[in-house]
Amino acid sequence: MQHFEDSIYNLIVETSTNLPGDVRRAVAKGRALEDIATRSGLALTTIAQNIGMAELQVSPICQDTGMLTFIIHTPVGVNQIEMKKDIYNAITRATKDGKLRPNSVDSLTGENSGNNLGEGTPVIHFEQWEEQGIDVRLILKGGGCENKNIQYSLPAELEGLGKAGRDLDGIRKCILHSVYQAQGQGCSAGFIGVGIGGDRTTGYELAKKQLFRKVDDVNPIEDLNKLEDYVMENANKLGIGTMGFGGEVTLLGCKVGVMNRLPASFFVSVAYNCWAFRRQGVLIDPSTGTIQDWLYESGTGISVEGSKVPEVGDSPESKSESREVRLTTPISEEDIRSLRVGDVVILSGEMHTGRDALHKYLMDHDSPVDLNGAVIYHCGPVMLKDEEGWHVKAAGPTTSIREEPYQGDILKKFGIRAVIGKGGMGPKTLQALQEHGGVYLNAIGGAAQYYAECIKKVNAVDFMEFGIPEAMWHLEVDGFAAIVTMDAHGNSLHADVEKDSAAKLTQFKEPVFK
Ligand SMILES: O=C(O)C[C@H](O)C(=O)O
Ligand code: SF4
Repeated sequence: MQHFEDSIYNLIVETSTNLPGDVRRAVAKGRALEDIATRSGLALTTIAQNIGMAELQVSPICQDTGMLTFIIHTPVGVNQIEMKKDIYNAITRATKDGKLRPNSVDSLTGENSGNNLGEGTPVIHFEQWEEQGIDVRLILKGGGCENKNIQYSLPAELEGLGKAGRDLDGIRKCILHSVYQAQGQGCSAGFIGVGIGGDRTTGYELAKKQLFRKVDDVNPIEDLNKLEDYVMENANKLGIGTMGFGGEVTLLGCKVGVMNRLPASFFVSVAYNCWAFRRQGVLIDPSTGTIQDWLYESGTGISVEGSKVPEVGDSPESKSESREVRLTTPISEEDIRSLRVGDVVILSGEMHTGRDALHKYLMDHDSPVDLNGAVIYHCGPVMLKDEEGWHVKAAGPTTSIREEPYQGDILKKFGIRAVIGKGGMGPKTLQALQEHGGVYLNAIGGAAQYYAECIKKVNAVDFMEFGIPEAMWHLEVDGFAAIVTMDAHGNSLHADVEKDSAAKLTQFKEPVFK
């Protein structure tokens, strides 16, 4: 099939850079429900702007272009071995062109393959069918939301909800709990796929396959349709909000599938997808390999940007003390201690990326640069190099909670004053912020183009041996905005939202589906 590789390359680029129409409509609906001037509302506004920028620049919506998972139906007689080779070539090209981040990491050595290929990556499911065309569907599901997938084995006792039995009501409780446990860490507002039954493997596979359904389709199984409607009417009452900032919109879609199970097992598996719900598909002509049709509505022309971006001062939350504070690195302890949860900090100067590999390294080694008064950005960017040097193609935050075991110690050891990430951090870090004088700034997860725009220059890079996402990039920024969600006075918005949503969860304890 002469053009099959090009068709797959085009599918990858479209999936990574142009959020499909049904997802955009869901995000726009969410924005309409959210109080636009709140932190969650501002987050959704940034997300909306980011979606438009990614499409315009044909650059990744989010820097984490995830685990490429293909579901391919082929007529009898099509050469799947050749197709696989073309898919690998297309992925290598898309990675080289900065449409994908190199995301395939050896689980034993930590080495990044650099081209998204390696044992187990990409994931390709082939199925034969009676139709004439080749149906190729692709989802790019990032690591942060994958980390919020969860699998329940019924019967079970669930936090805040009590007993969950092997019935529709028990499944209802699992689903509500799955949204609660994700908080904002998987970049809410999210979409969930649910798989009932199967074994532990096929249950999760069924859950992920639900994400290939269209956002506005109707479940043909009446009980599951009722369940999906119930979840969409109630999950948002948890008040977790976008990014976990607290607010009206936490969930944008719920799709439930069911399969048979063993007598001894009753699994409910949930695949949690972030707002950057990137999946697309194409129908390909087996004689030429060319694209005959796209399977999901294109996002082009469907704006989610809506009304003008309100100033921070507009929001009811900001009517209290929160302010917009401009800071330039290195930052003094005094400036940091003057900040409070809710303040919006606009940063300029140099900041340094650092995530899992670097934090582990800095526990026992020195830093290659002076970090006194510095800002660490939990980010693994998409980078391209040309004769002028390195260029940032996408640079949104990663989930910070993974650094909880290290962050407090590293802050104190190196004199760091601010950590930027998303999803918040735990009590150990909060205590260190108070003792040492630091803040946690929550950037908007997935807003990779929005933040790339604020990065004016790549000054240098250390630890390239960790691979592009994990290296320590020294970046010159200007106008980098993020919200104080943990301050040096023991306040944590994340702890407050978690406590508040836990209390709200208990309202769903009584049976609904008898
Ligand atoms: O790996 C990343 O850059 C982000 C990740 O998808 C996350 O949400 O933490
Ligand atoms: S950073 Fe957020 S938007 Fe990007 S892949 Fe991770 S969870 Fe999704």
